[in-house]
Amino acid sequence: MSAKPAVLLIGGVDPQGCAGLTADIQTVSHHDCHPVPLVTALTEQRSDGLVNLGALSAEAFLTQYESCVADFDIAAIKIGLIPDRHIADCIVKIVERHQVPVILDPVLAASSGGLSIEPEVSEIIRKQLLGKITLLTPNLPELGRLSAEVQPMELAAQQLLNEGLAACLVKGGHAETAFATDYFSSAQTTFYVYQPRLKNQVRGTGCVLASSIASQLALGHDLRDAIILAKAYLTRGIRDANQQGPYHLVTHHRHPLTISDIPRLCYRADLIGKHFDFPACPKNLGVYPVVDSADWVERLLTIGVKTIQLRIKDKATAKTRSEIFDAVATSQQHHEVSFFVNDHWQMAIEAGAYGVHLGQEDLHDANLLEIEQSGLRLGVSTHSYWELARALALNPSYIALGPVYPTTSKQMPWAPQGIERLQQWQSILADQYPLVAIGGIDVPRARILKQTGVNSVAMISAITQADDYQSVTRELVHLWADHHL
Ligand SMILES: Cc1ncc(COP(=O)(O)OP(=O)(O)O)c(N)n1
Ligand SMILES: Cc1nc(C(=O)O)sc1CCOP(=O)(O)O
Ligand SMILES: [Mg+2]
Repeated sequence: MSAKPAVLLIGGVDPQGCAGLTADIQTVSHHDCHPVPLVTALTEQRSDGLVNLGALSAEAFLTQYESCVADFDIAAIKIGLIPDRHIADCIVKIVERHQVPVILDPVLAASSGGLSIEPEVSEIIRKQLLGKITLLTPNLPELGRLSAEVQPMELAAQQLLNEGLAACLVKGGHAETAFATDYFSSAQTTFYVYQPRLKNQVRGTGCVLASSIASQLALGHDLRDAIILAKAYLTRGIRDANQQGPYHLVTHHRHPLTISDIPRLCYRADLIGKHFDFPACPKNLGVYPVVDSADWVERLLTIGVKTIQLRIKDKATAKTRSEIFDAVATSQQHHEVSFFVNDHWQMAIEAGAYGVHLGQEDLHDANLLEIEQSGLRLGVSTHSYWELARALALNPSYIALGPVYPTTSKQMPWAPQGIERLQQWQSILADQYPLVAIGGIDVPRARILKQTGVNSVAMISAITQADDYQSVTRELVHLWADHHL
């Protein structure tokens, strides 16, 4: 068995074992990482408040740190309670020594109140630490402290980015809505992640979220996926919260991801919680050729294909338009055909297509409300957990995962997903969304994928580059015949 990645947990001890390092250690352990705790403070706190921060001396802290790293390679760092400026200075030096992801959950304004951290700590965080970390996870009051109370939170986060912060996840924004919403901002992107607000007041949730993100990064996930996975972990933990003394505590678990745990992701505040309602399509879409001309559509429908997509790239607008109209007309001459148009959603609406297929970038440009109102089905591509969170927010007609195998038909930044990931998507989507596999699928691979129970296999080259496309298509259609319900 390979060694578990070690996560350095810098934070305070809660003598009641609920928040701080105890929550961090439990979280990291449940992610199959090794927790390496580095104590900043031995706090005195009870249900009626915090009476003493109990900061360690800088000397004791640094001696402890040397032991922490003596025998472990640190894969990620999570920082919680920084009790005073001396510990803050030490943490700056520690962070400089490690070229690993660093998550800072700034304990500046506890939701329970009663905590008073000297203002110099905020200053050191702002001036010396923010530019060195991977992600800051403040709540709204903490964001206020760090940004000199700039409003709204989107601007406050942007100000911290302007000052050198790489990325910020503001927790609990839009508290007035029915949805618990976090706001992510980095130089590359901004988005909201939201979930129905759970009623439980649960202790230590900030620690669990930040430690979970650190663990996911230590395991090799990219930041956006780490956030989605950590949010899902926390949601499950809050929903199943257990009562200990006067508190509700997060329940830690290793259960597989479920669709309700995954937060939804959107790029616009006015779409938080919006319920889309795209019509259903057949659950088992079966063999799903993706072709680049109306002629191909005609050829393949004649052979018995029932699901097909017209994917035109780099043709003049007028030509694209006439191809789409021709293909729609052809599809309507055949019985029970699901004909999707890739990218060109406006022309798809005008031509009266059955549906559109949009990738994540396409979703940015598309008017989703217009597509929904037009009654077209919507298929959405996914390649990662955060893209799945985005797709689920749209409640689409089907979800595609790719590239399952290496493909030569399109250059993409994604490594092949493999069958295990496909099976994970299937168990997450369960019966709620048809799942389409795409990328490098030929006849032998389609045969293998059929065993997984996936609802559909989409392909370009296996058909359009085949020496004998008719026999390949017939074989595929025959192979999946009993799937087409
Ligand atoms: C069934 C199916 N799945 C995925 C894709 C890819 O769509 P997208 O991400 O929009 O990329 P382009 O096809 O536009 O290059 C697809 N077309 N069909
Ligand atoms: C267009 C496309 N989208 C993919 C995705 O993963 O989203 S893979 C892909 C190309 C599929 O072609 P082939 O069957 O020749 O591998
Ligand atoms: Mg596209």
